[in-house]
Order: sequence, then C-alpha cells, then structure tokens
Amino acid sequence: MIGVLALQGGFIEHIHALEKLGVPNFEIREMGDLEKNKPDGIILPGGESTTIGKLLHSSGLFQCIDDLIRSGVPVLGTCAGMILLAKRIVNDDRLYFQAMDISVKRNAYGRQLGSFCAVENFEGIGRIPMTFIRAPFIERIDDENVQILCRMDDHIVAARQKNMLVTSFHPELTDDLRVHQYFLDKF
Ligand SMILES: NC(=O)CC[C@H](N)C(=O)O
Repeated sequence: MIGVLALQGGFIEHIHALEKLGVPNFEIREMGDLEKNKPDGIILPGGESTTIGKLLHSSGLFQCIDDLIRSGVPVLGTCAGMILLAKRIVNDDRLYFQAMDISVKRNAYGRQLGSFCAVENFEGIGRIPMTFIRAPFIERIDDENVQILCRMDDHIVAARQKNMLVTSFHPELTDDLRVHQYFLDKF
C-alpha cells in the first residue's frame, strides 16, 4: 500500500503509474489519511517544494511523514520530492525532512531549459526516458552510503540511500514505468 503525498503538484500521475502496475495506493492529504492507512511506501511528487513544504506544516502532516521516513518506510522523491528529502539545498535557505545526505540545487537548469527530455542509463534498469521540469540536480553527495544511479551531462539526477530513492526528473510523466517498478522491487 503506497501513500502518495497529494498536497500540490504532480501526484495524480504517480497514482496512475501505480494503478497501471496494479499497486494499491491512497492519497495523503490530511492526518486522517495516515490514521486510516499504514503506508508500506511513500511517494513525494514533483511540484513546488516551497508550497508543498508550507502545506506539510499547515496540515500537520510534516511530523508524521518525518517519523515514517526515519522509521525506514521506503520513500520515492521526484523533483520537488527530492528537494524535500535533501539535507542541504545549495541555493535556498529552506529545509524540509533533511533525511538524505545530498546537496541539491533548485531550478538548476536555468530558465531556457525549464523543461526538456533526455535518455540516459539508470543503474540497474538501463536506458530510460526522462522528463525534466524546472528540475533540481544533486550537486554533491555528502555520504559514501549514497549510491549514484543516473547522471546526465555530468550532473547526478538519481540516487538512493537507505530507504530513499530520488530523481531530478519525472518518471511518472512517461509510459516507461521501470523506475516505479524498481522502487517497488528494491525497496
Ligand atoms: N517539477 C518540479 O518538481 C520542480 C521543482 C521546483 N522547481 C522546486 O524548486 O520546488
């Protein structure tokens, strides 16, 4: 049972991906959703990290999801979701769960490259299509336990550490569901 954070951003596409894979899921919108359902995994979608961060606090969900992440529940963070999990954001003072030993740069590709697609090799999967939207990248990994899974143009765009898997890009926006499948299989 996967809980998808559904406060803002591209959560519905993750739910569609899970539906296609036949995975039971629920939307996390308020505390009651986590009282009714116990997630075996969590997806933090793309969107606007500052907005999602504010809504996490105003809904009271922040502490509860923080506890779940720290207790080892698997988490997939895509784009803004990756920003929410990072311990450091190099060009922003705001911090959120501070769970993963990565230094992330927000909006790292600048205005011209607001949105683009690419194909690269993802460790353990193979070549995958990737959609980037005002994407962050991982500027630096800050612990040797962080495993780099994908690079594009010398920048790290996917990595894993402990119970966390993060991507700069949006695997839910292509028909290729192998990143979701990887999360389900390996985590
Ligand atoms: N597609 C996305 O999730 C973009 C992330 C967004 N630019 C942020 O900084 O939060």
